[in-house]
Amino acid sequence: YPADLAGIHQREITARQASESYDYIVVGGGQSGLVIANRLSEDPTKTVLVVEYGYIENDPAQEGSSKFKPTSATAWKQRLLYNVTSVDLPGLNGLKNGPVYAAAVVGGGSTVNGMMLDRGAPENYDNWAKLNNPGWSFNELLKYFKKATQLDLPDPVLAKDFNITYDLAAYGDKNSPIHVSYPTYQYPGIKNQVQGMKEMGVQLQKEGALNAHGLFWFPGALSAATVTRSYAVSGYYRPVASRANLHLLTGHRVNEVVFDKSKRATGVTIQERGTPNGDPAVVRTVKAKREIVLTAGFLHTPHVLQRSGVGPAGLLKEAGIPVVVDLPGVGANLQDHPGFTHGWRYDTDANPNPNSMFTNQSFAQWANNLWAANRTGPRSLTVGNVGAWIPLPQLAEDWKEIVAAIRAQGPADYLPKSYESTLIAGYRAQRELLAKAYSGLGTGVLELPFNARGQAIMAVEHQLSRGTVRVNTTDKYAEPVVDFNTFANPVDPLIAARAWQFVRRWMATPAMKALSPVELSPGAALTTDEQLIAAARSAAGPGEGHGCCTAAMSPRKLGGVVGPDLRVHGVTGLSVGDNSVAPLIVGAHTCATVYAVAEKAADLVKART
Ligand SMILES: Cc1cc2nc3c(=O)[nH]c(=O)nc-3n(C[C@H](O)[C@H](O)[C@H](O)COP(=O)(O)OP(=O)(O)OC[C@H]3O[C@@H](n4cnc5c(N)ncnc54)[C@H](O)[C@@H]3O)c2cc1C
Repeated sequence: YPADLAGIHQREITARQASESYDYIVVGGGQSGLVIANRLSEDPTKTVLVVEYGYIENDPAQEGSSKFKPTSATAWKQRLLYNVTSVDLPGLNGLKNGPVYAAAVVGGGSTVNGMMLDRGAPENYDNWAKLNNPGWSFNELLKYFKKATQLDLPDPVLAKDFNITYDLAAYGDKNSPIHVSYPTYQYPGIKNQVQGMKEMGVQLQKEGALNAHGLFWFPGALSAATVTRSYAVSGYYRPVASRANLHLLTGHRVNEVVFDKSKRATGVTIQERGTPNGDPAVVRTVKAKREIVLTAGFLHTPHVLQRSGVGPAGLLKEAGIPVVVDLPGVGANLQDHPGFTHGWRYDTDANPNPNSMFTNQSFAQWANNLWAANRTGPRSLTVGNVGAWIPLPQLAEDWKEIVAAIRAQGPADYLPKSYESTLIAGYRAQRELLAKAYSGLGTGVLELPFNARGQAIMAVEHQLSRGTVRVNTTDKYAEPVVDFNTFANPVDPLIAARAWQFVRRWMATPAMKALSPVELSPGAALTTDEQLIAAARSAAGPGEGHGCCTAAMSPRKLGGVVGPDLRVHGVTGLSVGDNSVAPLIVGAHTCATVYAVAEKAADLVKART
């Protein structure tokens, strides 16, 4: 292994080396799992075991280290993901095998993701708190965002040239494990794009990490010093890999949480990948003295709970799993960001532009030389650093009618059939908050990041449709059955239609007209709502790897799975600390939020045990 990665294997153990019991067991060594394991093992008297299905990724390209550039790290390699697809999606024109992106590697999503490190708008988290979750408002979470991330300052000349503004009050100090930074280069066409947005009246924020609505710059999860991925492995695991009280068991799956008669979680059953499912000869139990924390991600945290007998009783009975707690919310409330593109060509593009890398040999050579010399220049760019999160009143002239339509819907009208009364009540409460958020300027309902390319990649940020993750009733060890249920609620594709119309208006601003934009897809001929909605149903994907909310933090009577202390309802000794606990998806790529949630989860666990 390359020398810089070798250290992380220090505390990696084999199953035979695993102790009989630990103070804490962390189920899933993904992004949140490594954060929580780091914090819980700060006390050398407490032992921590992390069980992770994936392996440590040794390929330096995943970090963008040595000669590799950041973009080589964001290829979403199938080898590092679970092989799962959604059931057919009628809302997406019957899309078959819609992709379900979930990481299967140490560091989880933070190891494979696109490294956009933006946060949701304050109102997103305030709405979490309003769903009976005291302590989870944005102002209360801010210290955890800061505890996780530090900002490496952008190059002052570039920052001045492009008006890249930031507020250090949004970030922590040098003790915060994750570095976020701006690349050393931006293409000039970005100035037209930003100016065009301003001409549309979109509010420019000084710092998106404190105000993620309107127009703002956002950093990537990269260390400025090394221009390599800054992620849960580099920030939270590698620096503490020598702790004797921390064990990482890779290539093993947690099958079930084991409960005693009082419904206290006492341990987990585990087995090595590739061994016969559930075979007593290969399954062993490891005990937890204090607490088990589930961090298996939005896909598998509910799956492990269901396999363990915590979930919708009807489903568990069908799967032949003895019911420990009837908790209908386990695996319900699935949300993601349906993404879609708007294709444009700029006939009088700024020069240079992203295509210059392919069309202009001397520019490409200059870029390659800069990268080879000191890791600067266009090769240091990732997916982009500026964008607009557009509130509905700016997106759509008929926003009042859209909000009225949301309020007029029966709460169960577009929910999956499996949702029972507590889930419907919970959705009703969520929908009220969403209708209010849709009416104001504090929440962007559309994500529109840009990077000087003609292609606009957008997403519906706060969808109204809800899906499910349910154990396969004929084989509980098979991957769970995922139904994104995307665009089941007709408001969601309408937002996509309004997005295309918005972008057309943006392209017609004086700043953008200078680039002579020509629409390629879905095509200028499509103009009516009917046409655009139909096109949206064909064009959108079910998610962007931002799956969440499947073990939602909410009271039981609102279909919740965990309380504001993140303990699973109805049992003891068991909590959840990953992206599943969000009751509502945030209007942002989810990595930054997961760091904050996991930091807070660790504090909560420590405080009670
Ligand atoms: C392809 C992709 C691209 C993304 N791009 C971005 C981006 O650019 N910006 C951004 O902000 N966010 C992005 N995200 C989202 C973000 O990375 C995730 O939301 C976040 O990492 C999720 O963290 P988590 O801890 O909840 O789950 P994960 O990090 O997924 O961790 C769960 C871990 O549990 C393990 N596990 C599961 N089941 C078991 C079991 N039974 N036993 C043992 N281990 C188990 C898994 O292998 C995994 O490692 C992306 C995600 C993906 C997948």
